[in-house]
Amino acid sequence: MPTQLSVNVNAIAMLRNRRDLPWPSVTGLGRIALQAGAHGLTVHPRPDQRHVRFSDLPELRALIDDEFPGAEFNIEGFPSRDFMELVERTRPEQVTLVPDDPSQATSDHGWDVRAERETLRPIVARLKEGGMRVSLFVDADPGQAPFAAEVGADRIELYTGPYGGCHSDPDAAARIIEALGKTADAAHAEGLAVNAGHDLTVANLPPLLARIPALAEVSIGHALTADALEFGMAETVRRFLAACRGT
Ligand SMILES: CC(=O)[C@@H](O)[C@H](O)COP(=O)(O)O
Ligand SMILES: NCC(=O)COP(=O)(O)O
Repeated sequence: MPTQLSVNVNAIAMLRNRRDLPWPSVTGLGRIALQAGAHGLTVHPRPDQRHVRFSDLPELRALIDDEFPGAEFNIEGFPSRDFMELVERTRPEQVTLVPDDPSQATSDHGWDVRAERETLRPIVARLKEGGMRVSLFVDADPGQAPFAAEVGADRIELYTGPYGGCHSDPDAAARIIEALGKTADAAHAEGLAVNAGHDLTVANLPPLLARIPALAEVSIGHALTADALEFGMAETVRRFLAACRGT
């Protein structure tokens, strides 16, 4: 199974929110991405709705249900009461739990699953009872894998921000790839599937996939949106899909 691409539309929503106008259209660009072969769409609705708005979620859910029934919706966020109610209304195929504080500029770390396991366990159970796959956002740390399995998660998502930040330091990038790879190996040994995301690009995907060929899904937004401004969304998705295949 090739690594699947989930297009994160946060940055498109951020651009839309600059004016009180309906363009660029989050659902319109999401449709183009899915038509071009993306496996799904990802959003991270933050409490301040700085980009994706809660009102975007039913429209994206309807887009997938009505026009792309085989595609997946992945909603990321901190499991606050409001977030849990939002995902239970939306019923995405996957929920990715992220330990973000509302004040954070972006996601910049994963869970300490061991320390948070008693908090996470009932949350994971509640989401799975609702028919949603659960992924936990974690740093490059093999020790997180047994605890992710213990709390009942289906997957982990490797936080690849530090890797993305090493775009001009190949030695550091190689070290981080190995740390991410060891974490993926530990997760696979626990029967977990492995996703990855944050600051992934067409250029840095192939080396990561060479180390982690069984990566189930990458969710990509920032760099993909930047490329879409240059190449258009359809061509950009095709470029990222080729990078996912190592071609
Ligand atoms: C969890 C993660 O790394 C990203 O998916 C997240 O969506 C980034 O959030 P912003 O788009 O708000 O920076
Ligand atoms: N989970 C990562 C994601 O959805 C998008 O992250 P980025 O590509 O915007 O950094």
